[in-house]
Amino acid sequence: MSQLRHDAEFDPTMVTEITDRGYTVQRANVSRELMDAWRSVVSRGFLDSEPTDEQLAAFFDRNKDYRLIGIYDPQAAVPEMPVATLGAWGARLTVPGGELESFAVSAVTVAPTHRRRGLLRSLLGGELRAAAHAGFPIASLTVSESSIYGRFGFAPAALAADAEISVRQAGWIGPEPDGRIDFLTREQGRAVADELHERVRAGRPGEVDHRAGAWDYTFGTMPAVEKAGAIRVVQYRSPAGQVDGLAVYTVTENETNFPDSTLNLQRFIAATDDAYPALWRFLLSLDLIGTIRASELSIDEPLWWMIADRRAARVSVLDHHYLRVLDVAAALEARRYDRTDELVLDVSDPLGIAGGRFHLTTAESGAATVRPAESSATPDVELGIAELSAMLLGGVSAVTLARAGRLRSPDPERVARLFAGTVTPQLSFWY
Ligand SMILES: CC(=O)SCCNC(=O)CCNC(=O)[C@H](O)C(C)(C)COP(=O)(O)OP(=O)(O)OC[C@H]1O[C@@H](n2cnc3c(N)ncnc32)[C@H](O)[C@@H]1OP(=O)(O)O
Repeated sequence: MSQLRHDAEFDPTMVTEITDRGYTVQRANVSRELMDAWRSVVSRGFLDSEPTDEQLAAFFDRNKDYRLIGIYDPQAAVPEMPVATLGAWGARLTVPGGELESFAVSAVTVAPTHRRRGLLRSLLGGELRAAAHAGFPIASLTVSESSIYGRFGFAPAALAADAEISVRQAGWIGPEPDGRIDFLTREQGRAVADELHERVRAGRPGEVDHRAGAWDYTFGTMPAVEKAGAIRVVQYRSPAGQVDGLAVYTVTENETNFPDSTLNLQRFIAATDDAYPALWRFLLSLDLIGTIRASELSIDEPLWWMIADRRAARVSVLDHHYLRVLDVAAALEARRYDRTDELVLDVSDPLGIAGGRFHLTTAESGAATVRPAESSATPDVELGIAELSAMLLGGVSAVTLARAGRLRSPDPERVARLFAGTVTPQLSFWY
């Protein structure tokens, strides 16, 4: 994985906009003191309590190489605490039949004392231009609020399902594979998780690779994780002895009615069609568990076809993985298509980064080539960069976007057929 190095240049327009207001902007990962202050401000921005010394040390160890930016107000009572933060790194994003290097963004906060003065607009606008300049074809993030990022050209490309499953009502009618389930220590789980996740990620549009240090939060394998001892890990091993799946969960006891306790599924990674039902069947058979709560599932889970009573699962759908194309040709050429066609796309971009008129040609092999379209060419589809980003993984149909008034085309069915995918996009975690 290549990363946008933390010493990459800032966007000059961003620096001017920020300094004209009397603030400064700089990387926080230049000293332990600045990193600690940056991390504390991010905690406050996300309504968490002050990090402990142990948590600050763990953060420092794991994030020195990422791009952590702070905007500083010299007039503030504690000037070393940033008034705005943003963190970014290079992530590998799966698209249908391929992958792209994404400028992954997280930890975006503006202090309540400085909100709605345009700091986010300057910082994110500048970082997206810097990322495009550095060669990233796309940016991605998961959101605290749906209403923030559309204006920057982001749109949800992979949705997520939250489910509450009534265990005794569900009834298992799915496969019952051979192979075995065993408990692991958290350290053992941590050791196999990344390889399993990468096997899954390769075939699932919308997934990104996991930042190495982030697994320690999942498994509680560093001292700073609260209630790490509550985390349980099981693996599925095939009859041939290969580890093909992992489930990570905690349990909330029902103290007045033990058999009605709740299992909170933290991560579910099944790399084969045997591991998947084997692990779900195990979870649905646990004594004393009345309810399973799970989130970041696919909106198209095979599980719904493996339980006798569909209404045992109450499912709600959320926008989850937001994408923002920064280079139209590179993004469209990275994925594969199931049909041959030629389209002229007219793409508008509110930030002026990636718009233009493009000629997309797809070949029998599934590969695409994109070149600038003649200015006289009539567009087959006119859309914004957000709508193109939403369609890239095949998660939303051009017909739906046309009916919503979000794109214009004389033949949206044709556009929809070209962009359709066979695997429902999913991102199985937050970042
Ligand atoms: C990837 C992630 O990290 S997601 C996490 C986002 N962060 C949070 O939720 C933490 C709490 N919130 C905050 O820190 C801040 O309110 C932020 C970062 C969301 C916004 O920062 P601000 O500096 O206030 O935004 P800024 O003034 O630049 O506003 C830019 C535009 O976004 C709009 N906007 C800002 N915040 C919101 C919001 N929460 N909901 C809807 N619109 C918003 C503004 O109205 C403005 O619109 P306009 O340009 O059309 O007039």
